[in-house]
Amino acid sequence: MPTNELVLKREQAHFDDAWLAREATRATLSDAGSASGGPRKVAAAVKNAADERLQRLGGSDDAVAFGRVDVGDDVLYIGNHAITNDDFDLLVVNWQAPAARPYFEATFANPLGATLRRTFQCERNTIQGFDDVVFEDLARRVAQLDASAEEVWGINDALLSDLEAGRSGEMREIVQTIHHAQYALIRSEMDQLLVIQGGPGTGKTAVALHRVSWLLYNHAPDLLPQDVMVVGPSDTFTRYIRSVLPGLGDDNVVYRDLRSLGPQKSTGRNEGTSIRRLKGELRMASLLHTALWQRVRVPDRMKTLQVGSGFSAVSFSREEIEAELPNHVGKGSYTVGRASFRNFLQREVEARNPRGPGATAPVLDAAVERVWPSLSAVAFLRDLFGSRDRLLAAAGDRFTGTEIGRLFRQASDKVADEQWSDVDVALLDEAEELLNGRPSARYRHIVVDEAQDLSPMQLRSIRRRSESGSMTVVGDLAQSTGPWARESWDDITTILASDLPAQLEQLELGYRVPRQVYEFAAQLLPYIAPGLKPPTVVRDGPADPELVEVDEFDVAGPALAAARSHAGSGRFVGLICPDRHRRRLEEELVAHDVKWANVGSGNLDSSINVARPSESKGLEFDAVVVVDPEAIVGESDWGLRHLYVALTRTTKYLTVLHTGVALPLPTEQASDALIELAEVRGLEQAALFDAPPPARVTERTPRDPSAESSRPNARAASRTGSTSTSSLNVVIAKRAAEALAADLREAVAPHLWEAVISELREELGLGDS
Ligand SMILES: Nc1ncnc2c1ncn2[C@@H]1O[C@H](COP(=O)(O)OP(=O)(O)OP(=O)(O)O)[C@@H](O)[C@H]1O
Repeated sequence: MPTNELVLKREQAHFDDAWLAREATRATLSDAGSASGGPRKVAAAVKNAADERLQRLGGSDDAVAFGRVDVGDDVLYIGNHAITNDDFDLLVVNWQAPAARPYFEATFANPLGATLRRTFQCERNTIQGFDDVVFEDLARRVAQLDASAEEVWGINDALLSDLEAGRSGEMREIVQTIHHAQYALIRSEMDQLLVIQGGPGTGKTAVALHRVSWLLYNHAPDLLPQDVMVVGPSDTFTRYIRSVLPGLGDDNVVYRDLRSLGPQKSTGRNEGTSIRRLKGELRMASLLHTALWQRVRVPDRMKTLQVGSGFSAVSFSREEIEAELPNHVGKGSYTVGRASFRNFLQREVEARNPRGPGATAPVLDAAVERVWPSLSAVAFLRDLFGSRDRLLAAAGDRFTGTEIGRLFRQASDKVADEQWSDVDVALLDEAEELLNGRPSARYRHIVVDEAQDLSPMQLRSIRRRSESGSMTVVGDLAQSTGPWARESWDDITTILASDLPAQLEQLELGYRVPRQVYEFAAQLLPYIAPGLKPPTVVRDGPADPELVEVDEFDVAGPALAAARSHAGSGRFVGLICPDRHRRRLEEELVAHDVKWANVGSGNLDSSINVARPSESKGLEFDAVVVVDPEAIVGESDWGLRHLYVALTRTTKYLTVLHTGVALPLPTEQASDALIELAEVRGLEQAALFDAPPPARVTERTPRDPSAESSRPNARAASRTGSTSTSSLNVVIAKRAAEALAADLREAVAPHLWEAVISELREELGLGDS
């Protein structure tokens, strides 16, 4: 048996050979452009090809390999990029190659012929150490019930030490330590809708991005980086993840965030939950469709449509135009129809006045415009939302008067001045398709991250950019918040569905959050996602959560002190603060001249990063300070889920500053109500704002019976839709009353409360009864 030292020496010799071979290739490729000679075009093409190949070599400081797997007599070194020598011997296999499979997939239960898996720790190309998994040895040890994390879960020391490493504002690649369960998802068929559910820190984002790299390698040259789009919830998030793929040698993948997925970006218009919910509903698609085609009409007072003037003018009677329009309506996009109608007019003018000069383009356009106005998506939507009449005419009986009232808004004087909210973007995108057809930029594969929060209209926006429906969609229902918070993936898969198969998979190991922290956070799980299994945490953290009680009127000071203390130890810190304390916290930061990054404005680069709970989704830090959990819970309908998100952002340390209760679990009564709410939310979310029509209640999909049994305080199994709805109304009423009461307490002196309530009744038209 060779000593460790000898093994290391041999391995280093292989690394050195591979390094020389790689650098020789680099030198050849670098010279390729100038050496190729011949016409300039040819030389340029050769140089481009060489540059592309160079990109896939990695840097000269990078270690040539990160692992090795022995299968029978074959010894394979695995690295980010393949390396061959002059004799075409394969010195290193790239991780995406099928040959590398046993390195990732060999487990104790199924070693796939592998006898050894070795993981290297390197400084540049110098091996510092290595960890071995000897599969036969494992079998023996497991038989002796001496199982380690490696045997039980396939978690090796390299992975654990990777998880311990400090974090920054950029996500990193995890190629060396991809877990076999993750690898199976990474390499699964491209032609499917793959939905991956997993708890916080189970590696969903990492898997989705590494899957892109794997697909690009294995489907080249049919699949190019520019054929792949990655959609994230916000600019901050896409910035956070966008270094992973270039790190794997895959540049030019397209990144978009939902606020810009349309012909016009969000300009930050603020809208309440009910309107955001409404604008995300599928009904909006038909409203826009009807409203747009209603713009094609013969104006009420128009008797004839005259094309041109003077002796060459040609007149069309109202009846004639009315009879003609249907020939052009609805047969393609609005713009195509308009062009077809314009052609008709042109032909008719020439036919009816053969000796005339024909209609010039401006003359024709002016005539068409009267009947079939040319529109942009922004102009159309501004006109629609700015007119109650237009809204009513398009809505038919699909929207209530209250809903029309919600959609209506005062239009800006100029189209360019109109302000657009995040949820308007998907409507503008829908309008754009109606106007001009599907976007020409379509993708062969789309990754959607944090998909659990998307509205149906946003999902349609994504779907229309997909060539075939091939997608990887990742998220966590327990972290689903916002107006489209949901309890199941059903509607998402339905809207994204195509002819391709759809598959729902789970990731079950929690890598990010250490055990002590997750055990604390997981107490929320029965209330926020009773049907979901908590992830199995793979490691212990360095410390228990630090729960610190602070004075409710002085939260900002201690919050800053806690963040500074973590930062002082060189940690990348997330300071997650509810709105209630945000202003004070910012004042405190300024007063102490502390450098900090505002996560909400897309920054994530300082050692102290301040985020609202909702903004912290998908991110991670070495240490997290969660400020006032009770306020977090109280500030939104999804407060418990926001708290769960906030508590699970840390890779190591958690400090919770509370004003009495560190983990505000609902009381038994309230938890019953929450469970009730959770059951109907997602299927009948509209009921939160309007009494739903009975038909929608009966449309509910059956609940997962296994989920029912695991609910705390689960009540008698069968509840009819109407019982749920009426209970839900009680819940809604109670929560609304609590929120109003809290506002009242804060804003108005107690002796005025009666008077305010009576004014409120008046305001709502409830009279004195
Ligand atoms: N196999 C692995 N090897 C090393 N690190 C890993 C592995 N899998 C996941 N990680 C790390 O765990 C952390 C969490 O991963 P990721 O952000 O992808 O999780 P997530 O499921 O998307 O989390 P969330 O739901 O909270 O957004 C990241 O730091 C990631 O690099």
